[in-house]
Parts: sequence; structure tokens; C-alpha cells
Amino acid sequence: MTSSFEMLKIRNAGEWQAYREHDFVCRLGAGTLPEEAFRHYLKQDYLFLVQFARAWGLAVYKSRDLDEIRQGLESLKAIVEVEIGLHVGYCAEWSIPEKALADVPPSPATLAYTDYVLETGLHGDLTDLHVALAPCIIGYGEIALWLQAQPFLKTDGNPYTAWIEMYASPDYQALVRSEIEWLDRRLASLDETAISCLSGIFGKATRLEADFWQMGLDLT
Ligand SMILES: Cc1ncc(CO)c(N)n1
Repeated sequence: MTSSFEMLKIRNAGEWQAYREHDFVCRLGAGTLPEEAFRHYLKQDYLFLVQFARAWGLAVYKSRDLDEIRQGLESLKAIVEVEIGLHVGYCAEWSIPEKALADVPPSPATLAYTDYVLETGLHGDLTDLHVALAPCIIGYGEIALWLQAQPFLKTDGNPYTAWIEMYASPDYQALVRSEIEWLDRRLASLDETAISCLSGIFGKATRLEADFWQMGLDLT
């Protein structure tokens, strides 16, 4: 059976493919992405992750009961203690110290994306917020596995292998699965009007993710 989350992807198939198979992604896999583009992306992604953590804080606030609060708190802790920690360490390896990260001005694509997610969560309910966040959490997990299955993947001497392996790791993949399960449970009880509205949120967030890759390539 096609899961409810899978339906969101099918309804936004073009957007999803443009995001997953973006030139930035393919060049990461092939090891041909200019290092300057990756460095620019890493700096902007730090700003993104800070706002992403705030979005999970909002998910805690939007919770209807203690179970949802606990779940939001787990995700918030995972972002702050694991993902941002890994990211800061990773930036240091690319000669970007943490102090320099805080002073980076946000790019238009970063602002457009983080504003959209936070705005959607503020106006909507917890499901709207999760759907706006789904392309980030689930997308990166899928992109890492997709890259690992491509014939053009370069592993030896590819400076981006550690990045791909981080998102392909069992820990990250477990996070992806639990998010898909959460969405499937939530979406299963909704009618077509609600699903169609959520599909719009999903499509928009997916386009903004593709724009984020493009920002990396264009150094904008
Ligand atoms: C822009 C963006 N989307 C998703 C992720 C995965 O958390 C990330 N680090 N950055």
C-alpha cells in the first residue's frame, strides 16, 4: 500500500526529483562540486540548522499532550546536541571556525526557507509544521541513499564522502523512519481537503530546498 507520506511525494513528484537530483547533489556525489560552493553551503546551513532547532522548539509549543511534547523535545535535542555538533565539527574541518559562523549574513534562499517553515508552523498546527519540515529531515536521508546507489558516485578521494555518510548513517536513517511513521499516522485520518492543503505546503518546502542547493552553486 502506498503510505500517506509517499502520496505527498507522488503529488509533488517533479519538485521532489528536482530537489533530490539537483546539480549540487550530483556534483557532491561525483566529487566535482567546487569547494567554494560547498563552503558557502556549509555556512548557510549552519544558519538554517539554528532556525531548524527553533522550529522544533515551536513543535514542542504546538504539542497537544505530553507525549507530543516528549517527541518534540527528543527531536530538538537531536538537532542541538547531535546534528549541529556534527555540523560545527565538520565546518572546522573545512577551516570555518564556529566564531565565524555566527557572523555570516543569511542568504535570501536561507531566509526564504526558514521564514516559510516558521511561518507555516506559527499559523498552522503541528501537522502543518511537520509537513513543512519533512523535505529537510526525510529528503536528506533519501538523497544520501540515492547518491550511494548512483554509478557516478565517487568514494575514493571524494572530499564530500563524510557528508554523504553522515546522512546515510543508521542513526540518521532511524530518525527519517520515525518521522515517516509519525506523518503516516497523522495523515491517515485526514480528508482530501486537508491532504491537498498539506500537499501544497510539502511542494513549497521542497522547492525551497532545491533553491537552497542552487544558492550553494551560485554563491548567492
Ligand atoms: C537545508 C537543509 N535541509 C535539511 C537538512 C537536514 O537536516 C540540512 N542540514 N539542511
